[in-house]
Amino acid sequence: MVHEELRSLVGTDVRIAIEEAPRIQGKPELPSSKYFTLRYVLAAALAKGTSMVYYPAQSDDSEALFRGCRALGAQLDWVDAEETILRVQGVGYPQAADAVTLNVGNAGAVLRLLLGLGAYLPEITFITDHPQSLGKRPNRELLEALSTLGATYQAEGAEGCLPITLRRSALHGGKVRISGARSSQYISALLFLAPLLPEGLEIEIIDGLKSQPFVRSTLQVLHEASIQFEHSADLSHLSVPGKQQYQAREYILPGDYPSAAALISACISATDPASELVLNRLKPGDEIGDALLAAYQAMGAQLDIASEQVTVRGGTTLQGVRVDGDRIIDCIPVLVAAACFAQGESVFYNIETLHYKESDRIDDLCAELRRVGCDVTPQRDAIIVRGSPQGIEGGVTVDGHNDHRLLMALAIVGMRCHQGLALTGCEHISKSYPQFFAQLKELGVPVRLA
Ligand SMILES: O=C(O)C1=C[C@@H](OP(=O)(O)O)[C@@H](O)[C@H](O)C1
Ligand SMILES: C=C(OP(=O)(O)O)C(=O)O
Repeated sequence: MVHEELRSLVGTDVRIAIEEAPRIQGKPELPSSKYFTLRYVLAAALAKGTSMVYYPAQSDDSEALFRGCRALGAQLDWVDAEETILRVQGVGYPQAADAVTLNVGNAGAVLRLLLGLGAYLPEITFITDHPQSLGKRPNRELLEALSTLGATYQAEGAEGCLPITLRRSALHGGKVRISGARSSQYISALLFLAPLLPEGLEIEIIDGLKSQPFVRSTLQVLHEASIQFEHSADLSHLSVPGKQQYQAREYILPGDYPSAAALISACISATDPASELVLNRLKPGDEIGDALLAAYQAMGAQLDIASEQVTVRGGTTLQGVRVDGDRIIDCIPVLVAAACFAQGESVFYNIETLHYKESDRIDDLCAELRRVGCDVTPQRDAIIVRGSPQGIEGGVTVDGHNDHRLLMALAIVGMRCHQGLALTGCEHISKSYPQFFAQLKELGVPVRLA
């Protein structure tokens, strides 16, 4: 059954009520990978010639990237009415006759990737219609790196916040040093720009590199687009020769692991042993995917992993875990949600970068979870959870803080609240997983607009 009223949550302050749900069952269709949709479509937009992208993710972040690719001069159109195949006529090199303005929505990765490439345009101004979220996120280190390469910029405040205007001025390649401590997206942005610069780029990363799998995903996509590069084993030095051309090709999107994580956490938190979800299109050998499934197995989750299919069963008591969260940074909120119902203590550490996401995913998430009655302690770079396998009382209203991942985590907690839970700001789910609440309902969770 399709639950239309939950499928497209438009407006401001959309409220949803969730009731206690002992069982969740079904074979939901997963969204396509956000990380690879952004990278494949961008590589296609930069190639000279026509690329086909099969099953790109349909979300606000994808729309923001499509707008950005058009601003760089690419043409994008859907081949089919269902919008599953995207034809991309690439530009070779970003080009625009006049100054352009681009609304990047709430998409951090889109903003950072296009800040790099935008430096190639004569003038571009980045704006957001999410000033409370993306508008507060820092871009300073990337802007400083671009200015050492000859770009000039104007940004809001000392941390380089939106709106940002970039001018190409005397852009050149060469050597650049950048901190990797706050976001890997800065490094991915330089990597996408590097092959287009006549001199190429030698990137030195200082202060350690967080979220490394994302830089490896960027390198994988550059390789698929026939870009040459070299790097040290620890990714602290990367070298990309200049005057290279992205090659047009076909790209096929796999399923999205962070979205799968939300469904896995929901299923393993359900108390009825008949709870079962079958998830497809989960590519094995994915660094984030493998680390994520290992974290669930360490909690005692019942998972059958067979090629691209993962079958999850609920109804067992989970165990507290210690998880290094850096490699699976976007999945931490829903892992924390599941840990709220595990036996004993869980510690999610090495997650300091969660402070710089759509919300402060350490302090804001813990504040909302405490309001519901969960026993969680926020630290500078960790979250400590003491689980309640018997569930919690709930019966309160909590807010998603403009953050899709907080909404998913709070919805899972709602399923274990004896008095249910009301969520506010649910329209923000459309950033990555617009159909999330409709799918929960289809899988048997009592979800309704409130
Ligand atoms: O490169 C990417 O596609 C992303 C990198 C990560 O950000 P950080 O590198 O800032 O941790 C992640 O949180 C984000 O959702 C997507
Ligand atoms: C942090 C996220 O996205 P971004 O940084 O691209 O806004 C996310 O999707 O969880």
